[in-house]
Amino acid sequence: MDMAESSAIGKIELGSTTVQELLAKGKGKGEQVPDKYIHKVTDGGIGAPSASSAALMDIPVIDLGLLLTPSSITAQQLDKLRSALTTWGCFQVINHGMTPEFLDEVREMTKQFFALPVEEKQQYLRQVNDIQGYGNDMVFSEQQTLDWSDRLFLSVYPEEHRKLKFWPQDPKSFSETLDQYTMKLQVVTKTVLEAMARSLNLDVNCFRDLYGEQGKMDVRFNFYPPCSRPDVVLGVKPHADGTIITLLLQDKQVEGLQFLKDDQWFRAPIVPEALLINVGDQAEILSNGIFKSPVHRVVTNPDKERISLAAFCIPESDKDIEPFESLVNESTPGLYKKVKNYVGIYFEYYQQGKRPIEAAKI
Ligand SMILES: O=C(O)CCC(=O)C(=O)O
Ligand SMILES: [Fe+2]
Repeated sequence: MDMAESSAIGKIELGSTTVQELLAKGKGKGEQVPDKYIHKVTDGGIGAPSASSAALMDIPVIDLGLLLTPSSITAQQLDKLRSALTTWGCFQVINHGMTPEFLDEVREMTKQFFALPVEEKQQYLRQVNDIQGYGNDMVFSEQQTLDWSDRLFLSVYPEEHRKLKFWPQDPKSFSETLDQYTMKLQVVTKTVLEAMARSLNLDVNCFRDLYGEQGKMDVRFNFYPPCSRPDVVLGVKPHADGTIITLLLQDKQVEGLQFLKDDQWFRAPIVPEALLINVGDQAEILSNGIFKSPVHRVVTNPDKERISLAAFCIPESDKDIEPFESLVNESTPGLYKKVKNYVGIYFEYYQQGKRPIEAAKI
């Protein structure tokens, strides 16, 4: 998430090393995972990885081509979409305008970047209290349990948010491919936001208008090295996204992402040619709780590394985010207060280990 507001709320980040650096120094191998990565039982039920193998989710794969033009949209597809977003809060899309080869190219450049020597990646290192760049989880307290993952976080849209010094020179095609990829994602985002509105019988532009023409897109490349203690270490701790929606490109071979539903964890299936799209807290608020912003986490793998690429869509910061009027009436009261610049609120709650959306509940 965009945590650029961190300094504004007076938090000072404590420095820490990347997982890759830790492993390069020979620490974190075997049983020697440092204590600060270990989830204790006291973290509560959902914080501690469970050894039991989670069941596979049954989420629909939606053909985006059919949602592009009003003439091809059927009630059946909209039902399928609404049903996915009210139960799981996510779905997969195919026929999104990108070939499987192109998606492989994006995955490949992600792997290549993280495979660069540690010293070479240092030039892209994120500065303390800045969100953009290469690094790990932001650390604000000695008590924080750390994620077993390294990231490269880049703002891609609007273009004036780009900090090109953090865009890798190696592999050479990185910037151009990222630019192409995110341009395609802008189209996918618009189509999905429109379909979400249609599925609730709302004005087709209502989600899009609140995202705004200058709505932000930030991307986070995630790298999960193998971990010798998958029983107690998580790649990403449980969270829901503070976005309106998030578009995720998953690793093609290695699973890891899990979603919480009815207090149980379920594995997200890999569909190589698909993007996984999930609702974020801001769409849950706008839909007055009809769409679920799902809690999810990433587990670690003892033998294999994993990559993923998340694109976070964040409404313009001056938009009032509150339940759509037409979804609020006497029998269904509004469940959320009006929020603005939700990302700032998100950050503060997240760091306290609370679900940020609680702050918006009436
Ligand atoms: O790696 C994944 O599959 C998901 C990562 C994630 O949830 C995030 O970056 O917010
Ligand atoms: Fe997430």
